Amino acid sequence: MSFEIEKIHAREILDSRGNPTVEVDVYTCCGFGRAAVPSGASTGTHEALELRDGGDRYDGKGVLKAVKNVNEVIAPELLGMDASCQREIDDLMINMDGTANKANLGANSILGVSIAMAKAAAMSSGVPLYKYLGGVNTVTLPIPSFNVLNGGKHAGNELSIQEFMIQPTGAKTFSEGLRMAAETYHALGKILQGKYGVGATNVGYEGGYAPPLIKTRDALDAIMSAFDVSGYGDEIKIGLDAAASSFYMEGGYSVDGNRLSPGELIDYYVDLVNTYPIILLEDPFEEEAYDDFARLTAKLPGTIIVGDDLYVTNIKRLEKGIKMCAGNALLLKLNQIGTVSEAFDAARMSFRSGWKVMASHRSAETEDSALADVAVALGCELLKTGAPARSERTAKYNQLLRIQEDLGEAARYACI
Ligand SMILES: C=C(OP(=O)(O)O)C(=O)O
Ligand SMILES: [Mg+2]
Repeated sequence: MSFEIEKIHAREILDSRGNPTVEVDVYTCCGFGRAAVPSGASTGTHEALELRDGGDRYDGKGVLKAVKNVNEVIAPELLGMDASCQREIDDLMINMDGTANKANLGANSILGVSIAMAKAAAMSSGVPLYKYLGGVNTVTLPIPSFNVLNGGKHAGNELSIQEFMIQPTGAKTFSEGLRMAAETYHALGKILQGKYGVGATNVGYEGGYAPPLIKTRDALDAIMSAFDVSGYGDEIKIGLDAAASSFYMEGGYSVDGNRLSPGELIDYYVDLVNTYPIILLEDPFEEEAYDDFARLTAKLPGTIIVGDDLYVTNIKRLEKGIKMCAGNALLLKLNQIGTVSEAFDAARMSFRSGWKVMASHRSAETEDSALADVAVALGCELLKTGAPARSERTAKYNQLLRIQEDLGEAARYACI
């Protein structure tokens, strides 16, 4: 069956940081798909290019050029094609752009079309997006990784570590895990207010609290106290996204007011993992430090070591990392690479190598919930999309609730 593309239309909308981003509508003979593109703050140098207008409008952050590229360059080429030919459509856009990092058309233009195309084809087929992308045996929901406390570039405090996440690994279902995490998030809010005063529950970009802390251990101790209050100390674990490129300079890392060499930073992480129930470390080193990733992975074989800025969802960088054992998990961000097909390639390369995949939002998000479907379609073990609060984050968690309901008895909860 063929679902002819009848119309493609892009517009500028606002993301959760109040900056413009691209939204794309795709119409077929018998379906419709709408996708909105997220945006990062602690972006990796090797990510595909997000096309911004420059100039005064929205402080130079407009995306009218990217919108125009969809409406005037991409759309005319794609009209009449079959929306379910995802790979062919993605390859055509990659070739039209002609650069390695999508600098001509912009990864934001291309990705908007790519995701909207998948949604339009799913609706045209009468199949939910997760099943359309994943097939009939798609039954596993990821363990959510909730960012409950924010630092680094995502918060106005002095914590070096960007994301303090909690994972309800001991829950039996996704919905149970969501409830446990939300209860713990509220307990954490009360603890922070009691200890650090009213402003301590202001939030960062991803909805996690951004208390006026400096030391990593103070943040971890507050989370441990929240476990005591919520009573889920056995069921919930901790993950950190250090986003270490943001506190790296001239060969050293600034953490907790100290300057550490890469070797000292390894010892620091080992000590944290031995003290707290930490099961995951993302971007523990800067974005070129393949060797240090490999050293830490060898030292902490039981810990999930995730590459985000290091791999930027790019199979060339990932291939090198897999050969070097530089980590054991990929962070999957669709806008780092710019098409659904290429993101699936990266996830599959990870799985084939015995690595895990954590699907991920960006720090500026929209109400688009496709990420939840993508995570289920691929069978990702983990999904991070911020705190269990704020609509641009709960859009994804709530979509997972709907998917769980849709699967009924067949639904499984990932295990790591
Ligand atoms: C989600 C992240 O942040 P950003 O979108 O700002 O890169 C991250 O670093 O994992
Ligand atoms: Mg990260």
